[in-house]
Amino acid sequence: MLHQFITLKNLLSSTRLKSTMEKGTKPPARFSKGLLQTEELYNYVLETSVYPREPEPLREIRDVTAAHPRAMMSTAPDAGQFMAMLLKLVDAKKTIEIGVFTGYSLLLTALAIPQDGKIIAIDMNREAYDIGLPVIKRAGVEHKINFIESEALPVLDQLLQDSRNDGSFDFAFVDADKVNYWNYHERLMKLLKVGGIAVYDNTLWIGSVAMPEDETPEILKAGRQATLELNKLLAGDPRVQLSHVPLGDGITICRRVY
Ligand SMILES: C[S@@+](CC[C@H](N)C(=O)[O-])C[C@H]1O[C@@H](n2cnc3c(N)ncnc32)[C@H](O)[C@@H]1O
Ligand SMILES: O=c1cc(-c2ccc(O)cc2)oc2c(O)c(O)ccc12
Repeated sequence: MLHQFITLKNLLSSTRLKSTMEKGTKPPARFSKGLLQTEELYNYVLETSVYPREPEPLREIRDVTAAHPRAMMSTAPDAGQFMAMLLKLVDAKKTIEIGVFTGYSLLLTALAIPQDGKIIAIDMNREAYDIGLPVIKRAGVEHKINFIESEALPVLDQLLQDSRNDGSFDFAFVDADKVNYWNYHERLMKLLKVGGIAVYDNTLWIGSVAMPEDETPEILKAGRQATLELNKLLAGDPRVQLSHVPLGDGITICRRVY
C-alpha cells in the first residue's frame, strides 16, 4: 500500500506539475517535492547534516529495510535525528513506541537512552521487526527493548490498569494507524509524566492536509481526514505544549504540561 502511496504521489505531482508549468504559471506549493522547496534541498540537508552523523547501526537498519516493499514507512532520518535530540534533552529512560516496522525509530531510541533504559515497543505484526532485530542485537541494545506483538490500544489499557505506570513514561513515539492517534493520545496523557513528550509521526500525511478534498487522491483521503481531525484536536489540547515540525512527513511534538 505504501508503495502505491509513493508511486501515486510522484505520478500525481509530476503529471500535474508538468501541466501547470506548461501553462507558464508558478506551481502551487502543494506540488513541490517533499516538504521542503525542492528534493535537492532535502538531499542537501540529509547529505550535510544527517547521514554523516547517523550512527552506523541506523545506517545498517536502513540498508536492510531498503529491499522491503514498504520501506518508505520507516521514520525519515532527519526526523529521527531530531527525535534523538529530544530523547537526550529530556534524559528519557522509560519510553513507549507504537508502530515498530523494521525498527529504525526503535533503534534510534534504544541508542539514545541509557544502558538501564527501557522501551515498550508495540506492533501488531512482528515480521518486519525480525528483519531489523539482528542489527539491534549487534548494536548491543536489545536488552532495553520489550517488544509486544499486539494491537496497541489493549496494551495501553493494560498498562493503565497498574497505577504504578501513571505518569511514569518520559517519552512516547506514535507511528501507526492514523485513525487511532487520538485514542493513543488520551492514554499517553495519563502514562507520560508531566514534562514528558509524545511525538506523533505523519502529521502532514504526505502533504495531503493542505490539499483541497476534491484534489486529494482517493488512497490518501482516509488518512488525510484522520490527520486533519487529529491536528485540530492536538492544537486545542490545553494539556500539552505543542510544536508541529515539518521534518520527514511532519511530526508533532507534545509536551505534557499538567
Ligand atoms: C509506519 S510503520 C512504523 C515505522 C517505524 N516507526 C520505523 O521507524 O520504521 C507503522 C507500523 O504500525 C503497525 N501498526 C499499524 N496499526 C497498528 C495497531 N493498531 N497496533 C499496533 N501496531 C500497528 C504496522 O504493523 C507497522 O509496522
Ligand atoms: O505512505 C506512507 C508514507 C510515509 C512517509 C512519507 C514520507 C516520509 O518522509 C516519511 C514517511 O509514512 C507512512 C506511514 O508512517 C504509515 O504508517 C503508512 C504509510 C506511510
